[in-house]
Amino acid sequence: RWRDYVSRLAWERLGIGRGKSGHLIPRLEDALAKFSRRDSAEVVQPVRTTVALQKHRGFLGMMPCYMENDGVLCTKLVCFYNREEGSTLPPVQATVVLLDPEYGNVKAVMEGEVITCMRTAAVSAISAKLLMRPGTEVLAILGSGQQARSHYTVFTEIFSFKEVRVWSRTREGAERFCRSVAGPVIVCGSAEEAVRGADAIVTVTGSTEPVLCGHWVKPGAHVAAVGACRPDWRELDDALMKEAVVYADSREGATAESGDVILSGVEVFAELGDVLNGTKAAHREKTTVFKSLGMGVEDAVSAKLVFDKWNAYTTSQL
Ligand SMILES: NC(=O)C1=CN([C@@H]2O[C@H](COP(=O)(O)OP(=O)(O)OC[C@H]3O[C@@H](n4cnc5c(N)ncnc54)[C@H](O)[C@@H]3O)[C@@H](O)[C@H]2O)C=CC1
Ligand SMILES: O=C([O-])C1=[NH+]CCC1
Repeated sequence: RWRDYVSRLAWERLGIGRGKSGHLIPRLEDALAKFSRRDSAEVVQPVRTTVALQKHRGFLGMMPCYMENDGVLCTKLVCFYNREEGSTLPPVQATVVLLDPEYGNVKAVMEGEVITCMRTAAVSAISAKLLMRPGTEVLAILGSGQQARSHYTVFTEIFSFKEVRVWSRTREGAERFCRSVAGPVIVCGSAEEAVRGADAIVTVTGSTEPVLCGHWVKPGAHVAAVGACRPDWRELDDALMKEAVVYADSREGATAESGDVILSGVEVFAELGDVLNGTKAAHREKTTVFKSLGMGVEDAVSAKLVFDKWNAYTTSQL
């Protein structure tokens, strides 16, 4: 529990993740841009190695990253599961290890679930900043777990939606979600009802089959697709993948790990970092999909931020 306490204290009391005033989004924008320049002095980050935990319907992902110019060496160990409905076991457990790149010693071991939730939501928000049409009013969230909550928090801090809708497999799940967030949400009885007419859609489910169909999606909407991080798992159907301009965090990651990309046979048009670097266009006028897989560099800059804030906080208390 102390790890959890330290991590939440850092995030909440130090204002790390707080939308407009927080430091997280600018750090992640900088990291995504550096990653897409493929300069090994800026970022070295292989595609995540995964080990199947077949007996437990899960995977261990190992996510190292080295940022030479910034002096950051980090790795995350993340276990994620395709749990049975009703399971009370955690869906994702993560630990982030920050090392000294010169000596190789461990500087900090951090609870990684809050980092994973907040950095993933912040990167989805960056995709929406870049790709969502201006004047968007309706956000739909499919899924009601911990990523749904972090996405609700970050998206409602950064954007001004008139309406936020949620759909979950069970009504209880959606109602629990409503009680856990600080703001209004409309519970929808089906995924279709939630997304019809929505300007922005976030898919944060543990599904391995499509939950979002292209013909429900308003032309020009932006979709941040966060689940389905295995080559045979889906959240989006072929119609949507073929209709949309597809962006990813990492082209190699999407090509190796995303069932939505691999099984639909579509090309990734650009990485978010390419758009941030100005080397690829942001097609706001079209339907866009951001396929998020999660990257070690996102964990590395988030962990460095937590570490620096925590050091400054504890020093100020002496
Ligand atoms: N792209 C990224 O960087 C990251 C992606 N993820 C992925 O995001 C997804 C959500 O993660 P969490 O919120 O932590 O999990 P969670 O277990 O807290 O929430 C999952 C939600 O999906 C729903 N769900 C599960 N199976 C479903 C199905 N067959 N159809 C419809 N809904 C279904 C559950 O009812 C729940 O509302 C997972 O797939 C996870 O692996 C997680 C962390 C980072
Ligand atoms: O980036 C990440 O931490 C994860 N992506 C899929 C499950 C966990």
